[in-house]
Amino acid sequence: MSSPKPVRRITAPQITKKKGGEPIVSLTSYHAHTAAIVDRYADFILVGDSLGMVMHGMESTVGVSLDLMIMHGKAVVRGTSRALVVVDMPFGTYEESPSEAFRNAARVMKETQCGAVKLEGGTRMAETIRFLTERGVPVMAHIGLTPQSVHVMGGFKTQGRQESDWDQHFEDARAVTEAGAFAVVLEGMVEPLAAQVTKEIPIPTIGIGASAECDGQILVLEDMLGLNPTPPKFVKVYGDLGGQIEAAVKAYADDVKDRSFPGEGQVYR
Ligand SMILES: Nc1nc(=O)c2c([nH]1)NC[C@@H]1CN(c3ccc(C(=O)N[C@@H](CCC(=O)O)C(=O)O)cc3)CN21
Ligand SMILES: CC(C)C(=O)C(=O)O
Ligand SMILES: [Mg+2]
Repeated sequence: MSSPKPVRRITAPQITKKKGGEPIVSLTSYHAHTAAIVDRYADFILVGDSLGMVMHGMESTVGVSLDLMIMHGKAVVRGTSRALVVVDMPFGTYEESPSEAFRNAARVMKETQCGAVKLEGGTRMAETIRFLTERGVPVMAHIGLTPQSVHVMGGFKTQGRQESDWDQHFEDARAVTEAGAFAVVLEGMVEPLAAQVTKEIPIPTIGIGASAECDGQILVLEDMLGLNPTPPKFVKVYGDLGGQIEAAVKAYADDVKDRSFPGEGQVYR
C-alpha cells in the first residue's frame, strides 16, 4: 500500500513569483480549527501579533510575547497543510540587533515549523532583513502603518495623506526589497501611494487598508467574520459570527434552564 502523497506547502519564493499574476489571498489565523478552513483558500496564513488584541483583549500589539506567538504559531501549523504559515515577530524581539532578531526568528521557525516570519519597519530594518534571509529565514516586511509603533505615531493613523511623506514610504519599500524580503505588507496607506509602491517594486505587496491596487490582500479573520464589534473602516465584513455565537449561546442557556438539554441523544444509559 502506498501512503498518500503529502501536500507540499506553498513556499516563500512561490509567493514572490505571484507578483503581477492572480491576486494573493491571505488571512490571519491564530487557532487550529479556523486555520484548517482558511488553509483551503489562502496562499499564506499570517499568525499576526494582532492576536494580542483579538484573542487576549490587549489595547495594542505592544504587549505580545514571543512565547505567545510561538504557542499560536504551533496551533496554526498543526491545523494546516497547504498554505505558507508566516508568524509575526512581536515588539521587542528583533529591533535591537540583527543577531537578536536571528536568535528569536530561529526559535520561532524551529518551534512552530512555520515557513517565514514577518517584522515591521522599512529602511530601519533592512540590515536585519538581509541578515535573516542570508541565514535561512524568509522575511515578509511590513511598512506604512506599523502598529507596534503606535505610541510613537500617537494612534493607528492612515499613512500617505500628505504627499510630502511619500518619499519615505518609497524608500522603505525599496530598502526591504533590496534586503531580500519575499513580500511586503502595506498597511493603512492611501490608494495612490499603495498603487505606486506596487508598481515600483518587484516583490508582491499585500494590502490591508491599502486598496485593491496591491498584489494581494490580507484581513484579520475575526474582523471579516463579524466577530469584532468595532472593526477598522477598511474591513469588509463577510459574516455574522458574533450574531451566530450569541444566538447559539442563548439557545443553549434556554435549553439548560428548561432541561431540554441534555436530551435523548446526549445521555449515557
Ligand atoms: N482586529 C484587528 N484588526 C486589524 O486590522 C488590526 C488589529 N486588530 N491590530 C493591529 C493592527 C491595528 N490596526 C488598525 C486598527 C485601527 C485602525 C483605525 O481605527 N483606523 C481609523 C482610521 C484612522 C485614520 O484615518 O487616520 C478608522 O477609522 O478605521 C486602523 C488599523 C490594523 N491591525
Ligand atoms: C494586520 C496584519 C498585517 C498583522 O500584522 C497582524 O495581524 O498582526
Ligand atoms: Mg502584526
